[in-house]
Amino acid sequence: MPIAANDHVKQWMNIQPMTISKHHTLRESLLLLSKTADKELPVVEDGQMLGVVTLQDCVEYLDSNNGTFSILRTEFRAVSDDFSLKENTNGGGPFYVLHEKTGALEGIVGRDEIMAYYEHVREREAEAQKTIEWLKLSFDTAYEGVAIVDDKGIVQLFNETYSRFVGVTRKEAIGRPVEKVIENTRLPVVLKTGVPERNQPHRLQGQELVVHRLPIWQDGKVIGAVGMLVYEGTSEIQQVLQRMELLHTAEKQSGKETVEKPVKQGRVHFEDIIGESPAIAKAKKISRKAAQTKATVLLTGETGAGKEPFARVIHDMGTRSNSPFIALNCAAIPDSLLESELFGYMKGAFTGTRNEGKPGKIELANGGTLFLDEIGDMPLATQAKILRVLQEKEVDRVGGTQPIPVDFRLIAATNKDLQKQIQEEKFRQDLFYRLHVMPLHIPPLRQRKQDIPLIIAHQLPKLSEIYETNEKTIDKEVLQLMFRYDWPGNVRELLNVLEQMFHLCDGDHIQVKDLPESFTEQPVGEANVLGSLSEWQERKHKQEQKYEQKHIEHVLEEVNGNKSEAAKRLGISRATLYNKLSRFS
Ligand SMILES: Nc1ncnc2c1ncn2[C@@H]1O[C@H](COP(=O)(O)OP(=O)(O)OP(=O)(O)O)[C@@H](O)[C@H]1O
Repeated sequence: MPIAANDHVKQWMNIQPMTISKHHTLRESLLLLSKTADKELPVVEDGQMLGVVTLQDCVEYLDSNNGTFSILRTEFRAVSDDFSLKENTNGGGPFYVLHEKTGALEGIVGRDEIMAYYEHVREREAEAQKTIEWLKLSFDTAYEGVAIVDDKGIVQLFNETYSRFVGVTRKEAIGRPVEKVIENTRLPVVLKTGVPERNQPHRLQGQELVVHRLPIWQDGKVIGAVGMLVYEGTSEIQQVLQRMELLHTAEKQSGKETVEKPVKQGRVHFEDIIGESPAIAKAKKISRKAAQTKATVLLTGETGAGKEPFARVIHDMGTRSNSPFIALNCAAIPDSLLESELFGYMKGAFTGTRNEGKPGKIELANGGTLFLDEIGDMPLATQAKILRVLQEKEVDRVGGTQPIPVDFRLIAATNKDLQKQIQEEKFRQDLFYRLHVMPLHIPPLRQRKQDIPLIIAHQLPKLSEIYETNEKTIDKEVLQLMFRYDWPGNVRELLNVLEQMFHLCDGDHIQVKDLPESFTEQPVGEANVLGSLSEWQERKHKQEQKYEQKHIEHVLEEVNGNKSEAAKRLGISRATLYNKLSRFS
């Protein structure tokens, strides 16, 4: 952080300024004036300042035989040594710093000093700006959600994580009462009590979170409060505890330090779905809502985009998570077997090995969730039967006479365009409407490439764990090529490519040579999307500076180099103009 600079003239004044005696001739005074950057010099006698002599007067009366005293001007700008240069908004000068009691001239702040001061201010501002950029980046990169309110509970700062989590943009959140942005918030209570609430459970978007609520005290008053989302789901805490336990057990067994191994949980949690792109954040938000209801969900998206983890999380994080999750891929089963798989069959319905009778997936999903993947591939006749099950809430086993009541939530998924299928009479419109209660589209990876590094960062350690190897790293160039690729197979393809490279690479570092050829053959059309924000900002700043320089040079040309006129036209002070010009040179 920059140290608050001292803006007082005392800090900047020249304590050994050039002065003129009243006995100097005009010619001598002119000679002295020509040696300074200022257009006037103080006339001093016995340390006391009598006035100033200006360059203009000297030139005008040079031919007269009068002495310097004859052109002495007694109006000048005297200030005390605690005068702040910040107040010198028009950049004017020089200032004569006189002793408060004796009136003796202590120093001068002339053009050079003012320029030096402005240069310092500019550096200080640039440094502050840099710090702000860093703070902004850290604020948004922080895994934890952070929301800061003022003493009235109005949101002042709101980071990306929180924004993604509650599905409210930063723009929408800032300036609004916090209770309108974060449901069940207790920040207004903390503002009143001034008592921090740490590690408190908080229900948000139907999910249990762990939050801190911290009052901000200043001069004995609560001037605001910070809300921090510490854990996204209590499962994370359980995982941490389990990891610690594992670590302790392993340490006890081996008697030495060990590397922790993440515990694989059976359930899918929201944090297992990797991605921070707005598209994934939106999909997670809808899923959180879906998890809290029994409504039918229709997942759409290209192959490999990640429909299955969303189906799982809706079940696992929902109210029926202790009941079964039964999945059936409609495309993977021959049409002739699909109905018996779905509806089950009665004893004697078939001959041979299937003679015993068996409940279908629908029956097995009773009380829980039935996930029908690739529903767009379901034959029309089966579609009609499924529709009937959904309407009647009962199922008829093949060969059965007695319908069996069922209560399940249906999650259907498809990578087909169902509207088109309806037009081509391959999908029933009435079934489509039954399914389309909570539509959830998972966008293709090419539309959310910022998730690629996150998925890789998550997957690489997992691969090392599975194959019991050292952790591997990946070259930035590989990522750059990955950003240029279109990923027709989406996350599935990404995971496959990563695994291939994981095995192919020499040593522990994945390089471009390990990528499949299709990546290195990609045309280099797209800009380097990987360039970090700060690099981009630096480039932008340089461009702006270049533009400003050109503009100023152009104006100066127009006014034949007259800087006062140019400053006027540019709407800036002369000092600022000098400052800018010194920066360009
Ligand atoms: N955001 C994600 N985070 C972590 N893993 C993901 C993510 N998205 C997808 N995956 C993983 O990628 C693989 C492919 O995803 P999935 O099987 O869900 O695709 P899909 O959309 O169901 O495709 P299809 O229509 O071909 O069945 C799976 O192993 C899945 O767990």
